[in-house]
This record gives sequence, C-alpha cells and structure tokens, in this order.
Amino acid sequence: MVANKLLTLVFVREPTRILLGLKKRGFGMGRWNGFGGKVETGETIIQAALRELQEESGLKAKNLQEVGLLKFEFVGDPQLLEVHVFTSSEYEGKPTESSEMKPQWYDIDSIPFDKMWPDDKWWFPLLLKGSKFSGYFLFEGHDDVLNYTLEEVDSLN
Ligand SMILES: Nc1nc2c([nH]c(=O)n2[C@H]2C[C@H](O)[C@@H](COP(=O)(O)OP(=O)(O)OP(=O)(O)O)O2)c(=O)[nH]1
Ligand SMILES: [Mg+2]
Ligand SMILES: [Mg+2]
Repeated sequence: MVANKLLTLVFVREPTRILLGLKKRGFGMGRWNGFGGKVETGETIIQAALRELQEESGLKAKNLQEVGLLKFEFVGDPQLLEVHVFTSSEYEGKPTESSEMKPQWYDIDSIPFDKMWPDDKWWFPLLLKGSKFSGYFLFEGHDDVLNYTLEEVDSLN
C-alpha cells in the first residue's frame, strides 16, 4: 500500500467566466488548469488550497467550497493522486502571473478543453452547473484515459 498523494485544485469563478492558468513548469506543463498543488506536512487540505491559490495567482479566496474529489492512477505508478477540487466566487486581489502559472479569464462557454487535462471535459460541466462530483481516472501516460468513473454526489465523504 502506498498512501495517496493529496493535491488541491481551485477555480475562481464569476457568473459568466472562470479563471484558469497556463501551467509554465512541472506536472501538466502547457495545460490550462485551476490553481493548486501538493498538500504539505502539517497543513489541512483547505489551508493548502488557499496557499497554493495565493502563491500561483495572487488571489485570496473568500468563500472556498469543496466541490469535487478526483482520483488518478497512472499505469506503472502505485501511487494514486487524490485531487480535492474547490470553487470560490468571491476573492481579493488581482490575478497576477507567477513562476508557475499565467492567469487568464475564460468565458464559461469557451473553456479550452483541447489544451487541458483530458479528463476535465467530463467533470467540468458538473463543476460549472454547481454540482458536487467524485471521479476516478486511469491514465496511460499523460494523454490517454483508459477508463474512468464519474458520479454526481450529494456530499463529499
Ligand atoms: N484539471 C486537472 N488538474 C489536475 C489533474 N491531475 C492533477 O494532478 N491536477 C492538478 C492538481 C494540482 O493542482 C496540480 C499538480 O500539482 P502541482 O504540480 O501544481 O504542485 P505544486 O504547485 O505543489 O508544484 P511545486 O510547488 O512542487 O512545483 O495539477 C487533472 O487530470 N486535471
Ligand atoms: Mg501548482
Ligand atoms: Mg506547491
């Protein structure tokens, strides 16, 4: 047994648009995504979500809500990634480019799914309509999803 690796992912949204960032380095480089990263020792998942959002976008979330739990397995890697997904509709600050992310607002009807992680096109509609969701995705490499499960849930765990 290998413990799951905990990660956060935060989407700041307004009624008609959502803030994405182009990942400039590391895991998922070149893809548009929300802001987030690894939960560090001694930190709660919510603390990590707030910290990573601020480090990567310059924004302070005011009403973070946990909306999704996504588990990822990669063929050949025993460690599962467990990504806790949040939204926030209120924030302080102005989106600012960081060493990791280049932020840009996208209209919710023109999300660049072809330049995002391939699983996002399945669960993003649930996030955009305000549902909570839970999913599992088996990847081969970083581009191919071999199979997945995804469900809307009333509450997360
Ligand atoms: N939208 C989406 N996001 C994903 C997927 N898989 C995955 O790890 N993520 C997210 C979770 C994290 O927010 C991010 C990966 O963490 P990271 O590399 O940004 O970690 P970090 O900020 O701590 O990086 P660093 O400080 O160590 O450089 O990618 C996916 O399939 N779709
Ligand atoms: Mg990150
Ligand atoms: Mg980090």
